[in-house]
Amino acid sequence: MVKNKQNSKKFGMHLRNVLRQAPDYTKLAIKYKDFRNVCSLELNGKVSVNFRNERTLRELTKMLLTEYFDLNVDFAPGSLVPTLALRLNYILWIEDLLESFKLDQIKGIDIGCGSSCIYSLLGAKKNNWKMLALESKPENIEYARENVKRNHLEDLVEVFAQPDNTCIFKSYFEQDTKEQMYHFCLCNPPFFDSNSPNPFGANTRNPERRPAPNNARTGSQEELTCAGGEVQFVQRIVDESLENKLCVRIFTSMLGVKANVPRILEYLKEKGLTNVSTTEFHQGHTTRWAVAWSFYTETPLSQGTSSN
Ligand SMILES: C[S@@+](CC[C@H](N)C(=O)[O-])C[C@H]1O[C@@H](n2cnc3c(N)ncnc32)[C@H](O)[C@@H]1O
Repeated sequence: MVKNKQNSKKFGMHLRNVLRQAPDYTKLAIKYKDFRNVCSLELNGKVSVNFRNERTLRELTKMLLTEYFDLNVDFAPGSLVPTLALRLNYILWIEDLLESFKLDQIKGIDIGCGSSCIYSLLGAKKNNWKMLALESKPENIEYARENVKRNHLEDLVEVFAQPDNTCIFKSYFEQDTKEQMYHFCLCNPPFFDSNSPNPFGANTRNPERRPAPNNARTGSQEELTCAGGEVQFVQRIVDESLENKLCVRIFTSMLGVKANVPRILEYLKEKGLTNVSTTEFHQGHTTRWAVAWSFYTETPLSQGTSSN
């Protein structure tokens, strides 16, 4: 479907996304020196932001996290720089999925939190959620822990060092001293297939490739690739969800390619899962997809779930 005036709501960001209205970059450049240093000034006195430049993206995300959430975040050199609008759309969808449960203290798992630990920090700071952040890359673990500490969120966010990156929850749940009941899990999986001869997919004519972002690509090979790409990663989450059915009330994962949504839905069907839902996240020209499933059948996930 092509975006037009009639259907623009369908393509908009989540209604509660603070970035639904484009920020006033000129005002923000006046307020934040580090951001100002990566912007250029147009002849009309307005500031322009080069989204194709990695350093600009870093300063932009840092500045937006401070301005909107009072979060002071740093990223490991060369690591993935998260775009805030997408992360917020995902968090807001989780809020919608959980709304009907009327929970007091929400507990979530962030699979592959990255060096920024962005989902866990946002969940903790914005919603007071207790977050378990799982990460396998040592440098990311170090940065994620430092980000939690710098923002005084140690009571709400635990960063767990994943000892085996072929596992998802297993290593954590195997320790019987640990918390065993969570309300949701979320994941932005490594997308590219490390078994492919050209993991980052030079063939831009391939209809199944991940839609090219307008922004500069950031992130190390280790963060962005895994054996089998995102489909196999999410299938592993499904497999481990079968072993931990009641430990997490709602399992979710994001997907970078639309064609992978029916693959995951088919896999869930094969495993006998019927309480399943999907959504789309729209942010500017970039769309991402997400799938949710639950072994608790009393509340159908499709109720009250929408990205807009
Ligand atoms: C695409 S990045 C997402 C980072 C962050 N969540 C974000 O959205 O900006 C995927 C992350 O998952 C981590 N990872 C890969 N396999 C993992 C596993 N089995 N358990 C925990 N983390 C893993 C990678 O090191 C990387 O930091």
